[in-house]
Amino acid sequence: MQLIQTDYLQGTIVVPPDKSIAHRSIMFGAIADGKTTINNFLRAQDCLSTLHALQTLGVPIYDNGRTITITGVGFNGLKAVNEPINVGNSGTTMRLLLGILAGSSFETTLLGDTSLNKRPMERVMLPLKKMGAVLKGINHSEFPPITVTGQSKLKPIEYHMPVASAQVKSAILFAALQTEGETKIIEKEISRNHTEEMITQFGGKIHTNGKTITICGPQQLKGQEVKIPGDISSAAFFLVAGVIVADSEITLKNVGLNPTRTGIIDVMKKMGATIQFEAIEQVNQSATLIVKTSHLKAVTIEGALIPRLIDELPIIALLATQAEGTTVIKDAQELKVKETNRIDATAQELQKMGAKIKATSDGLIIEGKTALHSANVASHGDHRIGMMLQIAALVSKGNVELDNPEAIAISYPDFFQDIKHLVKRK
Ligand SMILES: O=C(O)C1=C[C@@H](OP(=O)(O)O)[C@@H](O)[C@H](O)C1
Ligand SMILES: C=C(OP(=O)(O)O)C(=O)O
Repeated sequence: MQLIQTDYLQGTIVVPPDKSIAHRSIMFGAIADGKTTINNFLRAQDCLSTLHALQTLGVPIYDNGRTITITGVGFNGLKAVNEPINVGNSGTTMRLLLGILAGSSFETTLLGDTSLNKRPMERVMLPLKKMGAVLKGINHSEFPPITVTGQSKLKPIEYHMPVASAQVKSAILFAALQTEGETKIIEKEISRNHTEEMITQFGGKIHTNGKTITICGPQQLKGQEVKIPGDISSAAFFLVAGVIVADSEITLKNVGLNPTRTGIIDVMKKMGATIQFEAIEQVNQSATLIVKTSHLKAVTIEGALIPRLIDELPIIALLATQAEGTTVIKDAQELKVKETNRIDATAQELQKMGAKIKATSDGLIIEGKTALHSANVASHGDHRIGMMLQIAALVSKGNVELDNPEAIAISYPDFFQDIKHLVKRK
């Protein structure tokens, strides 16, 4: 597909709903008691995988498009299925579901597409096994398909997480809700806290003190009305486009601003980007953001900041190609086990367009500012790589052809429509 080009960008878009919160809304609605209504559900492939998986497990979920109604069945109301459940490309679905199913009274097999079937599951299998569940990789010890045999008497654990991962933390929390006694999780770095926030929202009790999270089980949660804010990880593509495309100004409505997710804003401000905040909503943790073309300088991105912008690193790498100086991204080895190896894919594809970017063992080194040029590039079947390359095409001279743009529907089905709405000719 030939990617869209522009003279400048101008206009307003409403950011699509948050993917992490959309997954969790379905899961919490399913395991709570009573009715849950989800407003502003994300109709992207990954979240539909979660919806279908829980329907398959016997949860009555009424799909009215952007509004979803769930009649919660509690952890005990999930039903055994004979066939393996295919959760497609979604790591979040697989890892969190393993935590939910750890306390079930039956056996379930979860599998994914070719990308997910190569992603490591040992990180969730290990703590869930410590809690008493039985988990086995069918073809390989740590890759899907994975069979989980639930254990109705799970044991509480104290667990020092070897990786900073909200998915691992959330899997343990779902299991801990079904366990008799106190579970303590010590995070390597603070990661997104949507699961903790939703346990409270659904009437549960959980305590966080820095990197330490304490939860006592068993707990029965209560169905709620959920309103999903926009996804800062989707907004990121437009935040960057607005500052790197000349003569541009973009307004992004309903950007979720949970502090465990706003690393990209901290980085962009440090680089010198002009970002204005309006219509700040405290309850929904969201705001309208206005970005304008800006002169940028290089930064170093490392340590505790990494989990706060993990999914934004490919688009931040593009941003760095347009900043003066050398940007260094470190401590980001987790990028190697996403939908594709995002360190290699980002370096490889941006090099094709003329960027001075080098992959390292735990990140990227980018020299700016560089003019980008025409190329044939590939998404590697990874939605975030595909979207980053479309934004790169907006600042490149000449045509850019993208292989496998379909991957973008994993998180942002209306992405190209939103781009078209903003592009302007002089
Ligand atoms: O919990 C979540 O919703 C997510 C956590 C992150 O993964 P890790 O937990 O593997 O860091 C992130 O990359 C993913 O897109 C969504
Ligand atoms: C890594 C991602 O998602 P998941 O782990 O759920 O596949 C992502 O959306 O960038």
